Amino acid sequence: MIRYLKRGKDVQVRADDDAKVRATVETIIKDIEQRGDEAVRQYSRQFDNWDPADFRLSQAEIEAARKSLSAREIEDIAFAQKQVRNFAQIQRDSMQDVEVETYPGVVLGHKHIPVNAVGCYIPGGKYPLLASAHMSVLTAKVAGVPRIVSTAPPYQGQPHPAIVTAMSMAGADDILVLGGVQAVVAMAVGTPSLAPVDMLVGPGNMFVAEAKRQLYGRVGIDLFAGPTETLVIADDSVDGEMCAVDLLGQAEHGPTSPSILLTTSEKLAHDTMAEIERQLKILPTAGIAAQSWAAYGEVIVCDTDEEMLQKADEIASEHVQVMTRDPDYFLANMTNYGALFLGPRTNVSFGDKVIGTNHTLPTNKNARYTGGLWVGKFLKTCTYQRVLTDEASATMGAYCSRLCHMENFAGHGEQANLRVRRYGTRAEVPWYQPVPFEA
Ligand SMILES: NC(=O)c1ccc[n+]([C@@H]2O[C@H](COP(=O)([O-])OP(=O)(O)OC[C@H]3O[C@@H](n4cnc5c(N)ncnc54)[C@H](O)[C@@H]3O)[C@@H](O)[C@H]2O)c1
Ligand SMILES: [Zn+2]
Repeated sequence: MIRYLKRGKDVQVRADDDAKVRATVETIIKDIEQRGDEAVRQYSRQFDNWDPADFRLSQAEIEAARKSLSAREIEDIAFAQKQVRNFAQIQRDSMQDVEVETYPGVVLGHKHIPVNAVGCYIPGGKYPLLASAHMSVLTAKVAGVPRIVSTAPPYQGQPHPAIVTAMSMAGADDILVLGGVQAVVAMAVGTPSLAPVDMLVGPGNMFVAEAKRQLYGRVGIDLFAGPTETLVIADDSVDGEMCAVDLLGQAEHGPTSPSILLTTSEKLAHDTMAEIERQLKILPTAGIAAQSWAAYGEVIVCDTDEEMLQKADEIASEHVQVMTRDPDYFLANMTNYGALFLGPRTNVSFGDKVIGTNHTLPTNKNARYTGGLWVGKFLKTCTYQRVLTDEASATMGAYCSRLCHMENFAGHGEQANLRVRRYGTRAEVPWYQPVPFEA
C-alpha cells in the first residue's frame, strides 16, 4: 500500500502556474519578433538590469575573465570538462554509420550529420551554473557542431568569470551575456550582429524552458529541461541524514523544484523529515530550499521495492537516486527517469558537476519519452539510398507502382512506372500495368 506522509502542491495549482508562464513567454516572444533588438534590450534591463553596449564579449573580455580565476579553479573546471568530454566521446563512438545491401541490388544507409549552428543557454539567475557550459558547449563540440553560440545572464550585475571561462575552455565560438527568454529568442531569430542558430539547447528556469518549447519547430531544441527535480528511493540500509542532504541538495535549485523521498521504511521517512527541518536551520541556501520543500516536497511510504518501482515510473523524475540493498533491481526495471544514481557512494551533485554524465535532463514527466542531452542530440541521423542494378530498379518500381495505385497517387506511380519502362523488361515484370502515361 502506498501512503503519503507529505504531499506537494496539487496538480490544478501547478497547471495554473504553468499557464501563467506560458502567457508571459508568448507575450515576450511576440514583442521581440516585432521590435527586434530594442525589445531584447528592454527585457534585459527589466529582468536583469543589464544594458551593455554589446551583449557579445570581446576576446579581451574573455581573456580577462580567465585571468581573474585562480590556477586551482581553472584546473577544477578542466577536470570536470575532461570527464564530460571523455564520456561524450565514448557515446559518439558508439553511434555507427550504416550502409547495407538490404535487398539484392538495393543499398540503404544512414549517416550522422552535426547540426550547423547551436545556441547554448547556461543558467545564471540564482547561481552561476558554469557546469552547464561543459554539458552543452563541450558536448556540441564533441558532436562536431561547426558554430556554437553560448549565453548566460549577468550574475550580480557582471559577466560571471567562471562561466565565461568554462564556455571558452569548452570551445564556444561566440559568448554572450544575456539571460532568460530574451537570450533564447535572440539566438533563435538572430540579432544585427549575430546570425541565427539552428537549434537551442541547455537547461533553465521555467521561463527559459517554456521559451524553448514555444520556439520549437522554428528551431530545434534538445528537450524540455526546466526546474530541477529529484527523487530519492531508499530503504533502511541508509539513514535520514543522507536522504535529507540529498533531497535539500537539489531543492536549493529553485522554489519550484520538487524533491521526493520514496521509501519502504516508515522510520527512515520520519527521520528524514526531522533531519530536513534541522538542516534547513543551517543550510546557507535554506531560503530557497525551504520554499521548494514546503510547496513541492513529498514523502511516500511503500511496502515493497515493486511498489516503489511502479510509483517511481509514474513520477518520471529528472534525477533518481537509488539507495537500497539492491539498486540494480531499479536499473534493470525502471523505464522513466532522466538519470539514475545507483548506491550511496554517488549522488546527483556528482552528476551535476563532475562525474561525466550530462546534467541537462528531462523534467515535468518528459522522461516518459526522452533521455537527457547527449552527443546524439546534436547529430541528425540522415538516410540515403542507391539502387545498383536494372533488375532491382524494375522490381521496386513494379511494387511501388501498385502501392501508389492503392493510394490514388498517379504522379508517384509514374515515377515508379518510368523506372520499370527504362530499366525493366516486360517479360520480367508481367504484373506491370502501365496506366496513364504509356506511349
Ligand atoms: N533540467 C535540467 O537539466 C536542469 C539543469 C540545471 C539547472 N536547471 C534549472 O535551471 C534553472 C536556473 O534558473 P535561474 O532562474 O537560476 O536562472 P536562468 O538563467 O534559467 O533564468 C534567469 C533569467 O530568467 C528571467 N526571468 C526571471 N524572472 C522572470 C519573469 N518574471 N518573467 C520573465 N523572465 C524572467 C531573467 O531574464 C533571467 O535572466 C533552475 O530552475 C534549475 O533547476 C535544470
Ligand atoms: Zn542539481
